Amino acid sequence: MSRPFQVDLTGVIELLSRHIYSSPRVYLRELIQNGVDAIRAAHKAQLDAEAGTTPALAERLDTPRLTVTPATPGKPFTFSDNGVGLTADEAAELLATVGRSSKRDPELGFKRDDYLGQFGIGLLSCFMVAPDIVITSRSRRTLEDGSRPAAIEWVGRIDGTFTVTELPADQSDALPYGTTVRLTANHGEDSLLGEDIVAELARTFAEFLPIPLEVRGESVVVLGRDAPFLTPLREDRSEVLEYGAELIGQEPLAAIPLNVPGTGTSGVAYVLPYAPPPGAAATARVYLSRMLLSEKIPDLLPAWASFAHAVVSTDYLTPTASREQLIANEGLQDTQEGIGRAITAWVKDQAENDPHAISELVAVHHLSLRQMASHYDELGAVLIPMLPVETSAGYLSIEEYLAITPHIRYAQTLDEYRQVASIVSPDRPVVNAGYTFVEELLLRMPALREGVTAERIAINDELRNLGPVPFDDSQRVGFLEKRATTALDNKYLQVIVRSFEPDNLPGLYVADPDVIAWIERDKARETAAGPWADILAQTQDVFDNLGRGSKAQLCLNWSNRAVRSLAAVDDSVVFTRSLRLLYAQSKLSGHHPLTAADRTMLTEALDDLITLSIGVSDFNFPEN
Ligand SMILES: Nc1ncnc2c1ncn2[C@@H]1O[C@H](COP(=O)(O)OP(=O)(O)OP(=O)(O)O)[C@@H](O)[C@H]1O
Repeated sequence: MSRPFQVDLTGVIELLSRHIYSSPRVYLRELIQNGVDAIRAAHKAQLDAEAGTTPALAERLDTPRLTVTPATPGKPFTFSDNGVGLTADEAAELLATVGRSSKRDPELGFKRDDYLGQFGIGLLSCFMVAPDIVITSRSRRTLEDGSRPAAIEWVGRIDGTFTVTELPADQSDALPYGTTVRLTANHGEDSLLGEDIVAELARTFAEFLPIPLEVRGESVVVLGRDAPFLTPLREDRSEVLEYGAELIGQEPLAAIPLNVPGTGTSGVAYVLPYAPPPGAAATARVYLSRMLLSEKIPDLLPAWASFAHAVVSTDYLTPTASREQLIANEGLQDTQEGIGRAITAWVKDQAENDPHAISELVAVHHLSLRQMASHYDELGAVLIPMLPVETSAGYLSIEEYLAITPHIRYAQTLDEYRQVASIVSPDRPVVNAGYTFVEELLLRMPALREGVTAERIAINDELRNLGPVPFDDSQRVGFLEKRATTALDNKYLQVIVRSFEPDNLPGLYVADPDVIAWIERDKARETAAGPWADILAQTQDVFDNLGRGSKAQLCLNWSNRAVRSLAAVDDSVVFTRSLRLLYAQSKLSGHHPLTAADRTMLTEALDDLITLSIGVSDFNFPEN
């Protein structure tokens, strides 16, 4: 014999409060939502009755209304709607069956679009704030035999029991149509039902509800105003911008209208007046049929749109059971794409028609715009040239760079850029493409502009392009190169001498990434033992062709006074110590980290030179 599942209500409440809902505060949202649905059900019942498919209603609903009265000492919290109401049978079946909802299509089991609820668990959230739920209800329906159902009282208790009572005719007739929920908190736990919190929660959830919600505290406040973010196309946009300022704390740069009819989603994307912190997610405040779902939904805006904060109301996107997130389905993806297109079209329009607005946008949000431009081909031609990049000639827009030369040269990593930025000639500046999306955007330029080329520089080529030393000095320079290479005694390093600007830069330490990688691998191979050495030897074979045997270069600047003086030094101790200082300085100015050996060498060299310069003569320096 098959038997029904038993439900342990306390366990279910525990599950709801700890794992589904983020806070017990959601109880009011669930009550508001049930009230709105009950009013929608009354309208639907009216239409059915008018169409003759059901008996006429006992009373039609003309002025929908929701009312909440916060708890006061000795008086319970109450929430009322003047919606469809419940009969005794409906109350017994719907209110006390976990997972039973009248808002799903009975045949297909899908949520029906005209209702907010669907899961049949929302009412249970009231047990997070009160041990009993008392509901009185009077149904607007007329029964098949033409009689009017009696009003009922339903009491549900946290121990998992409930009672339904039909009220006597005189009490029944005295009740208004619709439903009232009464909650009394346990002693000392009533703050969630009191005026302060109830008023705040009601405003949060129901500020823009299409049905007025009356909050009857010490004074009476009626919520349910027009949502400014749903009327952004009006001529006077001050209200839209004012609402944006309220939301983000400062006047937004702009308000972009959003409309994705397929999922009944519309609203506004506010452009932030400040750059978002790096890595910040693009979030949206989302209303479901104008009732707040969440202040921070992460997946509605495309990832590149972190420069905007959207506020939308949606009719057809599906919330999760907690009603605090959206389900990641096709509808959400379509909406995200639709929003992406709306923002892109707006940016393109600004770029083409409003130079002042676009330059303000680029100044604040160029990092996000880079990512955006890399996503949308149609933005490339207008937006990419406006974006600023770091170059060896300072920060320039790509357009400004192209005014210097149509041949874009870029360093692929920050490391490479730092090594060469100080020595490239100003009429052939190098762009730092070490930041995300920069290389991608630069490489798109040749297709967008005739005559433009883009190439990655190689550090060694840049060195080769440095000026040779004057012919007359070539002998002295050749000697200096050999003597300095020997004095530094480092098998991974070769000293060369060139003449370059600026002349106050004594030297450059230069190493291609491949060379650095080779040096690191070779050092590891030498010091490794056992099986690790074998593994390294094998990887060495794999990488054999990458930088093998190449050396880093210390390129001394013949135009620099200290370097020329060095060439004239006879004393080998002074020569070696001074050279080591130049080596360390060159490494530091190229932003290379000093190794432990470099640091020891630097300290010793400084020490010795200071000792020498203050004239300690009876000290024997080691000859190296
Ligand atoms: N104020 C009300 N008026 C009329 N019927 C109601 C009211 N509140 C609840 N009900 C009935 O009780 C059922 C269960 O309500 P409950 O809030 O638990 O779930 P739901 O609203 O259907 O779905 P969800 O869990 O998504 O909120 C509803 O489907 C509805 O039929």
